[in-house]
Amino acid sequence: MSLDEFDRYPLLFGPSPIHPLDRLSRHLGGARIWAKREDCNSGLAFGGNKTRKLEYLLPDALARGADTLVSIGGVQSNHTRQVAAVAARAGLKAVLVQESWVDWPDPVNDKVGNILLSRVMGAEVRLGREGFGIGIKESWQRAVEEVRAGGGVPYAIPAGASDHPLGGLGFANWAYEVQQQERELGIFFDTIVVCSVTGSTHAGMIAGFAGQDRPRRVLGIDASAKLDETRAQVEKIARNTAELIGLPRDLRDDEITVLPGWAGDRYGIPVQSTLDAIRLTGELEGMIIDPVYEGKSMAGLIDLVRTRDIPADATVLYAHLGGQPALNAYHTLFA
Ligand SMILES: Cc1ncc(COP(=O)(O)O)c(CNC2(C(=O)O)CC2)c1O
Repeated sequence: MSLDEFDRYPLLFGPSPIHPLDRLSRHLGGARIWAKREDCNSGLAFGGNKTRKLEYLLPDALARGADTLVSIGGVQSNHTRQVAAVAARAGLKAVLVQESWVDWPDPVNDKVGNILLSRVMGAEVRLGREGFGIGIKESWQRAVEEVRAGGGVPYAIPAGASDHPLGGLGFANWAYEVQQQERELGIFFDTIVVCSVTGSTHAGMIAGFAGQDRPRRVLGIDASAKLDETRAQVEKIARNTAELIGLPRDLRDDEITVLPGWAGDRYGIPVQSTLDAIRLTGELEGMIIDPVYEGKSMAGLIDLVRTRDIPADATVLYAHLGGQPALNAYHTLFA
């Protein structure tokens, strides 16, 4: 099937905006940097990258007669907040397993930000003690079975909506949206920079861009601090998605790049480069990024531009995937 043949439930305002980051570009003195704003992509609870992915999972859930979306994340998961919003929009229930993925000593951590929003939207939020991992979790499988045992019809959405047959379609579509916006702008982004954790954002981009004429560098910046697991999942989803949308060739290994260096030692714990990137982006562009994901991918972009790993004549598109609500749980960092 081609991408256009898959059912998509519109959850976005339309194409997410692309705009230049001129002050940041001038400050770094190298490549021209632009941003594509998934944090401004939808009216559903501040949107984000998962809303785009759920455009392809929701039709499948509805076709299967589901009445409850069941998903999983950390306490400050942006993903589960977006599942809650999509469930509300579609008239479904949401059961969200929120595990202890981040050892962050903040008494408001499970009271503010994303988990607050999920509660406001009526989701059933189940706090769990299990630690971080991007794989299939037993707590999530148990929640799916409990919904079924209670007479519900669950639709199981894994962490980040990633390890799911349709998980890469949202950002394969994003790649074609970028191509259309390039035509309108009269520009070509030879380099894409994106944060990678559960992997289907980056993987979908790889599969989508691979079907286009002009080659690009799609650089994933690891924020999981479990690089091998994230890279393996990006590769698996990218290859599955490429096959699903009928890419007439295999992906090359050099099309799958997940870079370490800015994740720190533990998922969800910002390091100095994260904080520096958050402050620089805020002070120069008034653009807000978060300490778990985009602060780490922006830190990577900044270093890659400064060291000229991204050449001075490059035109870079930075994928801003959302995440700002979680800042409230990290307020002590900016006191
Ligand atoms: C703001 C933001 N930016 C980047 C990412 C990484 O995306 P992938 O998981 O598709 O690699 C997330 C994910 N978040 C997860 C969550 O539970 O919120 C899936 C981990 C994100 O929320």
